[in-house]
Amino acid sequence: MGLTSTAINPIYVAIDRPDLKGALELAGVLKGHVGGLKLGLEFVTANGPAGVREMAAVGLPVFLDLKFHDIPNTVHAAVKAACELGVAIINVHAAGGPAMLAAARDAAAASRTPPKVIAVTVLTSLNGDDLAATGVAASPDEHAVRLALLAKSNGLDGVVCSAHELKAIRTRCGPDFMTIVPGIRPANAADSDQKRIMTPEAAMAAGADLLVIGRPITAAADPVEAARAIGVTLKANCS
Ligand SMILES: O=c1ccn([C@@H]2O[C@H](COP(=O)(O)O)[C@@H](O)[C@H]2O)c(=O)[nH]1
Repeated sequence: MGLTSTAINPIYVAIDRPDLKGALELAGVLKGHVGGLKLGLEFVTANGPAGVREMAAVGLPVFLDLKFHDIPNTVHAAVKAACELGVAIINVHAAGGPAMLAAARDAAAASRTPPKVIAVTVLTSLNGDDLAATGVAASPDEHAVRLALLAKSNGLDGVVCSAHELKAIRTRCGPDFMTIVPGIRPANAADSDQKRIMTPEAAMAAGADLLVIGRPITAAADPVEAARAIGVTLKANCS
């Protein structure tokens, strides 16, 4: 399924759990309150390609967040396989470099129904000190913009970034470059392991195309009510 429902609702709920039955039930009850499903390492490692296909059959667009980061030949083959799963969006790490990004782009372009290919810039769980610990002297903002430009120049469709870099990335990469934003925390929600966070309404006002929201919805006592409340706040602030 393509991305059409995101025009109505930008929320992609991160279904980070290993049990397929529970994931399907959660996706089913959230269907009217979110624009898409985001499946990542935890779900896919436990349930494999068959699990992804079952989740896609729920009828919402799926963002397959596996963040491929390997040599170009391996990433080309992984993207080719991912494109057979009926997902709308896949991603790779921009830090994999130009040849790896081009390999991902080419593999997707050759598929029957190409998904959007998105590059992860700087994980939202990292701050400047964490980046420095990996040998990157630039700030998260500078580094994310640099990686976004690398992704754009290699033909990718957009980036995953924190809301704090949205304006700079929009300015440098243009209005059609897709931005997908995790690290979303409604007021009073726990940061948990996220370090570059923003509220849903502030992230949309800063120019996000899609919001990835996990625990603030899935760990809530009433996930449907949590998703509904975020949607109401977005409508009130962003229309
Ligand atoms: O930089 C990134 C890239 C991906 N993620 C993923 O988004 C969700 C966020 O979940 P929360 O529970 O809302 O924190 C999670 O699946 C991550 O793998 C990210 O957080 N940051």
